[in-house]
Amino acid sequence: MRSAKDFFRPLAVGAPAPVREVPFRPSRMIHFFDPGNEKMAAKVPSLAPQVDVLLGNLEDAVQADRKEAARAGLVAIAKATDFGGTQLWTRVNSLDSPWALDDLLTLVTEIGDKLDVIMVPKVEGAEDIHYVDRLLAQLEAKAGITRPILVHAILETATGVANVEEIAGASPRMQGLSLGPADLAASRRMKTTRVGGGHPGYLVRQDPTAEDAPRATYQQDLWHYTIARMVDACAAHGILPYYGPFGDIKDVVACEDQFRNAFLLGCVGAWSLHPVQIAIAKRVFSPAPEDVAWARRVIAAMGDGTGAVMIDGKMQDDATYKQCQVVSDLADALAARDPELAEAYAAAEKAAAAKEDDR
Ligand SMILES: CC(=O)SCCNC(=O)CCNC(=O)[C@H](O)C(C)(C)COP(=O)(O)OP(=O)(O)OC[C@H]1O[C@@H](n2cnc3c(N)ncnc32)[C@H](O)[C@@H]1OP(=O)(O)O
Ligand SMILES: CC(=O)C(=O)O
Ligand SMILES: [Mg+2]
Repeated sequence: MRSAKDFFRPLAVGAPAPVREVPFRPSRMIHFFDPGNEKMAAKVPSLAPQVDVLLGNLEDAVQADRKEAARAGLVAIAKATDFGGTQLWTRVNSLDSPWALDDLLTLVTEIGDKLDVIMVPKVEGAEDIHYVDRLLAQLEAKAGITRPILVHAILETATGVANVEEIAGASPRMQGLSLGPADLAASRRMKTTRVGGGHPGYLVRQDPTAEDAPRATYQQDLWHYTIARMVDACAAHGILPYYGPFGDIKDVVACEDQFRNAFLLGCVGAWSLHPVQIAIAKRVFSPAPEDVAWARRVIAAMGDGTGAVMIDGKMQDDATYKQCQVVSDLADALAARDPELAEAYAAAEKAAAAKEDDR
């Protein structure tokens, strides 16, 4: 383990200085595409302005005999496309696969200046991040990259979950974590074959009643524990948590529910696997205009943020002030990227102010 004094030292001569703080950039949806799939690749220029993050996927969902085509496709797309303010990420193959080393060597050398984040799958512990960290530093130095490429780990093995805190804090490059519910279910020997979402068998049942009436059941969230652990690990290390994929593309309602649960628990975004999921993520991971207006009302009423006041019958104090700042700061960051949202937030604030004047 590196000493705290060395934590921010570059790991190779000539590599850029590590970031001291992970920049918060809107990433409500990480949109996955297969760069070797011509139809999907053709959609990249028109998708770029619609999403916060475009991710060229090289790992699972890309057939073994298409791995090299996907890698070459990503290089070509990155070189040819102006992504504007949209981030470009990639998911490389797992570190024990025959492709991971060439993925990293090729991508950093060829398009390292365009890549914001490299997602590493099946991370089991800090040692996986340390390996990638050193290799990236060497490659950045060789390629003359001037800003460090950040690293995102997928939490998708039981060992990875057990080690989540050390993974989150393994390097200043760590940008965030995503839940990988499919591989994680397999690793844990869970008995769901779905990619994320609930399961009708995972429920609690109302107690029996004296009248022997039918007993209501309530489906529970299979992923609550892991998401909550991930959120805590991320918050403790100043990095960002994400819900991962929702595989039932046609069930847009349950997808929205799963995304919203993650948003409420602290996640900043989720993956979109299909264009239909982009709007869902945008809607869910942008705070609602009325919530933003409320947060700003509380902040204004709280002055320097100390003491206690009543607003609409609800107690506000230093802690609710901080809660409201979370919502308001997120709204500011998203509005700076999304003019429609900026307008909706301004309109809701105006309406709230007019209502208050009427009181
Ligand atoms: C557990 C995990 O690891 S999850 C992460 C890995 N998985 C992925 O990345 C999956 C990414 N998504 C996909 O491969 C596809 O969306 C699938 C296989 C799920 C569905 O694909 P299709 O059956 O082609 O869906 P559908 O017919 O509705 O597609 C409509 C159009 O959208 C395109 N499209 C579908 N998904 C995407 C995407 N992710 N990005 C861009 N375009 C897409 C299709 O090519 C099709 O284009 P066309 O109208 O020109 O023919
Ligand atoms: C996200 C992912 O890779 C998984 O669920 O396995
Ligand atoms: Mg996986």
